Amino acid sequence: MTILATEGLTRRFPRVTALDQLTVTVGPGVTGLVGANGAGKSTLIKILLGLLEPSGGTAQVLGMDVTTRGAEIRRVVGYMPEHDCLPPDLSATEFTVHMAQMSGLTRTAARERAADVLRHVGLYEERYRAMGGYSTGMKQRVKLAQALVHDPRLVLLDEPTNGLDPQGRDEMLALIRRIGSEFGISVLVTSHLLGELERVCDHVIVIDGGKLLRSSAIGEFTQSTQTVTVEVEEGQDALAARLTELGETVTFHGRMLLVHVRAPETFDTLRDAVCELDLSLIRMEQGRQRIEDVFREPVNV
Ligand SMILES: Nc1ncnc2c1ncn2[C@@H]1O[C@H](COP(=O)(O)OP(=O)(O)OP(=O)(O)O)[C@@H](O)[C@H]1O
Repeated sequence: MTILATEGLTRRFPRVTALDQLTVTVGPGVTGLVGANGAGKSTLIKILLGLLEPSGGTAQVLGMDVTTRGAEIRRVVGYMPEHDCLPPDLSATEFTVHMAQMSGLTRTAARERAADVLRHVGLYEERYRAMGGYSTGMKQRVKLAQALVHDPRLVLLDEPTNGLDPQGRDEMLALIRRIGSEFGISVLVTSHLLGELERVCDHVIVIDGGKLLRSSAIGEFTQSTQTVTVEVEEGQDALAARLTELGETVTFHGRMLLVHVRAPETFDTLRDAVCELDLSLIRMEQGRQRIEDVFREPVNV
């Protein structure tokens, strides 16, 4: 099942092309949208909500075209904006009830639903206090609650961990995972902190300068970047040359060599090459590279 799909999606602003021929497909579950500041994440979200017109290409959300069915999309999609947008004089309850009513719920249904959803995001007694006095973590929870209050099929979360301390970030990530797994709502979550999405996403899309860099299931991400880090006291150039001769793929990372594990035999080849060249081995460590390595340009030997 396709949750959302774009084809050659482009958005130009006078000075910059924020999205450049972006073609992606997102299925159910939790999908991370990763990119540095200015990569085009918020622009994509606004287009998906039908709030911003594309300059070219197409986009569909739950089978609906964003340019013609924006209002229908917003009825079944929740949106957590990046920036602080909460009225300081209202309490979380008043605000969430209001948002629920705006989505078409009756006052009674809106009250019940707001109470449920605020409890789910971890706001209890404080939900009756004015939001102006809330911490960033509490504000982020209210923003998440209002995105969920009308029982959407999909939520778009723009930088939900922004401004949170490590504990707050962990709690928010756990909540996002629960939205996907327990409530069965599909999630598209953006972040510029690449590593954190590894923990909660089923699928990750990486964009840079509005262009697609990569789109893969999280498993493929880590598997295909599997490497062994090798550090020797001296002779790394000779070792790299020998391994390349033997058919291995080697890149330099500072003083260390990163050797791609193409097959289990790679470990034997490595051990034999170190012995053959009589090198002192400091470290030989198998590691899964992280998502951020997608952004690193390897230096080929
Ligand atoms: N309304 C606008 N007018 C002009 N340029 C814009 C507008 N909105 C976004 N841009 C530009 O488009 C590019 C992409 O911005 P966007 O906000 O989508 O990036 P982002 O990945 O969400 O980054 P951030 O996390 O910093 O918001 C940036 O260069 C930004 O300056």
